[in-house]
Formats: sequence, C-alpha cells, structure tokens
Amino acid sequence: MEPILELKGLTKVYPGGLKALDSVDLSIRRGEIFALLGPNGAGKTTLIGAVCGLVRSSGGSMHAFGHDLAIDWRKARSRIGLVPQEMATDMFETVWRAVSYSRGLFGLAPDKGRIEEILKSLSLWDKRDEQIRALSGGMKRRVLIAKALAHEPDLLFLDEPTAGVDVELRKGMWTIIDQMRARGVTIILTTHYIEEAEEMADRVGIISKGRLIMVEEKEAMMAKLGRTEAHIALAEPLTELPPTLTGYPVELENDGTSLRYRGGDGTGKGKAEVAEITKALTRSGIDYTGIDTRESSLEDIFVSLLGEDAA
Ligand SMILES: Nc1ncnc2c1ncn2[C@@H]1O[C@H](COP(=O)(O)OP(=O)(O)OP(=O)(O)O)[C@@H](O)[C@H]1O
Repeated sequence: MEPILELKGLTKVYPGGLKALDSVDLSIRRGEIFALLGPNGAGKTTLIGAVCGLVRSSGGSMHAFGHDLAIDWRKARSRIGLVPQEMATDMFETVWRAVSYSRGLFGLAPDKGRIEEILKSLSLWDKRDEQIRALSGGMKRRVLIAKALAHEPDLLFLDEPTAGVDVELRKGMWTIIDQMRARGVTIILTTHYIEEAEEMADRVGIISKGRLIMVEEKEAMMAKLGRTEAHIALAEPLTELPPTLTGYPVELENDGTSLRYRGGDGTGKGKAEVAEITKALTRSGIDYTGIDTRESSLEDIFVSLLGEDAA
C-alpha cells in the first residue's frame, strides 16, 4: 500500500546554521500510530512544522496522499490536522465558535451534529459557550484536539498531546487517540512520556540531533533491544562463581551476597535463563533467598540508544 506520508532526505537548516533535520527518511503507513521520541531540541517540532507548512524545509522531498507537498500543498493540507504544543487560538472565542471556525477554514460545510459529537467525545460539551481563556490547561488542550478533528483529517499530528496534563487526563487522551485510530485516522505523535509510546504506538521512531536513528515496530524494538536483569540473593556469600554457571552472563555483586544476571533478548530468553540458573545453583548446593527480575522498558532502550548516539 502506498504510504500516507513519505519523507525523503528531509533537511532543515535554520538561519544561523543549526541543522534541525538531517536527511530524514520516513514512511508512514495508513492507519498506524507512529510515536516520534527524542530529547528536547531533537527536531520533532521542526519535522511536524515542515510537513504542516509552518517551517520551510531546506532540502529533500515530502509526499502526502501521493501529492508532492512542494507542488500540491493545498490538496494534501486539507487532509492533515495538527494539534500544536501551544494555543494559537483566540482566547476570547467560545469553544463552540473556535471549533466550528476550524471546520470552515478548511472549506467544509458547517455540520453542527459533527461539532456536537466531537465536543461530547472530548467532554467539552458543557463548556461550549465558555470563552477559551476561562478553561483549565487540560481543557484548552482538548479544544486544540477538537479544532484539529473538526475538519476531519486523515492524518493527524499531535505534538506532545499530554505534556503537562495530569495522569487521569493523560489516560483520557489516550482513549481519545484510540477512538481516532478506530475511525481510520493515521496518527503521528511526539511525546516525552515514553510510557505513552509504549502504550499507544504501533511503531516508534527515535530522533536525536535531527537524525532519525531508528524506526521499528514497537514490539520488534523491544524484542531486539530489550534485556532482562535479575538479582538473585544468596543465603551465604560466595567468593567465586560455581562451574555450573559457566557461560551465563552472571556476576557476583554486593560482596558476593547476590548474583546479577543481565542478558536475554526481550523475547523471554532472559526469564528462561534465569530459571536455568536457579536450577544450576540448586545442583551446586547453593541456596538463594530471593529473585528480583526486571524486563527493560522502552525507556531503558531509549536511554541506551541515545547514549550510543551521544558517544
Ligand atoms: N526558528 C528557529 N530558529 C533557529 N533555530 C530553531 C528554530 N526553531 C527551532 N530551532 C532549533 O532547532 C532544533 C530543533 O528544535 P525542535 O523544536 O524541532 O525540537 P523538538 O525535538 O521539538 O524539541 P522539544 O522536545 O523541546 O519540543 C533546536 O536546537 C532548536 O533550538
């Protein structure tokens, strides 16, 4: 299937010489949720801005829905929605007017029923006649989402949709994003909350210093780069490892009072090896009093990848 968005060699050099995007290649599939992860200043907002026409790219090409954005920008633009990080909307407008206006801006016929549906799904219906400035931060953010949904985009960018909102609202946002996906909207989100990518995304891209250093299916990334770490507390300290543990990635720690295992590949191999190790200990007559096993998270993977990139 043709990608919904295709970037090739996308580059942005800001006046002054800073290369915010360095030859980014990315294909987005129809209907997926793609999470773009990266530290502050990595280039996430610049990438979104380039696709949405807010930032002029310095090189490369962008195609959306088969249209070359450099030529047919208008045709593609009406199908792309953006929820920016910050409110750029009239604070004195009412919620209803702001959201209805967004629909009109894209040339769609007014549809009160659709606006009502959107406001209800975002729990903004009761606030429809309030001025935006009177809303809480979380509600303002939902107004931004409502505005972006009002013109029924097929491709939606969410730039840090849950930054600064409380945990409860964040979970509520995830539900809304899930509902959008169910309607067939393709979603690209940037986030600082790796938990959010772990929860929501089908694929994850990691960007650092303007370079897309990895793009993978989330599950594949976790399987490829995931690790198991286990600490086995020993009943009596050891001075050296028993021969039965030769070949396993284990070492003694805490003055020989525990064993540390670090290995596996995120597909369950680690847990299986830890079980073998405990059997080997029993065979060698070594007692243990507890095992603490932990699978690495997307966060661990992210940190280790960025560590490599920084080196
Ligand atoms: N208008 C601009 N002029 C010059 N440099 C800019 C401009 N906008 C962004 N930059 C720089 O480009 C780099 C990428 O910025 P960008 O906002 O795309 O990063 P980001 O990944 O979205 O960061 P954050 O997570 O903090 O939002 C940063 O070094 C930033 O300082």
